[in-house]
Amino acid sequence: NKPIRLCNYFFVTGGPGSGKGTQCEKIVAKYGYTHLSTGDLLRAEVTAGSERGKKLTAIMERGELVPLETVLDMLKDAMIAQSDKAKGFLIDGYPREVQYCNKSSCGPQIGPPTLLLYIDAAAETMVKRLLKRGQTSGRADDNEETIRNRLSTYYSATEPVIGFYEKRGIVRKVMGFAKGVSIYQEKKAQSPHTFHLSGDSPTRAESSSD
Ligand SMILES: Nc1nc2c(ncn2[C@@H]2O[C@H](COP(=O)(O)OP(=O)(O)OP(=O)(O)O)[C@@H](O)[C@H]2O)c(=O)[nH]1
Ligand SMILES: Nc1ccn([C@@H]2O[C@H](COP(=O)(O)OP(=O)(O)O)[C@@H](O)[C@H]2O)c(=O)n1
Ligand SMILES: [Mg+2]
Repeated sequence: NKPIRLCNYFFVTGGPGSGKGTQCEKIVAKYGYTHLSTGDLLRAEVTAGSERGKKLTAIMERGELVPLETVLDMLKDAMIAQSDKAKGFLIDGYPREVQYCNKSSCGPQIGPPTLLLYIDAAAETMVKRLLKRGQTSGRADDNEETIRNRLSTYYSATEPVIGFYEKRGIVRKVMGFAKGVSIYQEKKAQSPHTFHLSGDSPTRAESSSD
């Protein structure tokens, strides 16, 4: 069993359609970190058509959470496969439940993150984006009913994760606008937990035409 080389890794959280994948792409372009989306890993398993994939399909189409062991297995394999060349990892969409966070570890197999990056967006913005994405994404969960369930799962199960890491001082809010600033630099005039990456517009205050 090859050990995972120690490096920076960041959890990336936010509601469905908040822009986790979009912001991760910007961070990859700027910092060269390796992006692992747990949702994408699960969808790859579904596409592969394995027995495990078939069970996942039903859960994901309901907008519920798949068992933690499944996610961790896939995540661990993906991290090991890339650990030689990765400068750091962006783990997008994990963890989803506060019960798996504790003082020293988050999940039984991977340690606490360097930082938790939190992508904030209003529910109505997320719904609008996902309905639009659903016109072309082919994602079985980009439909109105599942989006509603994903939002409710997010607010009840996942949002408390932010509070957990906030108490430990490692939450950084990512705003998808303004010109790029270093991931570690925070302007004095801004909230100490906010940093900016280049992007198009504020996720909170987007215009209604957006
Ligand atoms: N207008 C606008 N659209 C955005 C922004 N960020 C993301 N989007 C769009 O919103 C949709 C969702 O973005 P993703 O990056 O896939 O969001 P996600 O959080 O990874 O979503 P899930 O995979 O469902 O968790 C996509 O269609 C993006 O193109 C933004 O800053 N502004
Ligand atoms: N760590 C994870 C990631 C995704 N998932 C499942 O995969 C679906 C899609 O995840 P995603 O991160 O791509 O998308 P969002 O639901 O965040 O928009 C979720 O609704 C869950 O069913 C999970 O259970 N656990
Ligand atoms: Mg995504």
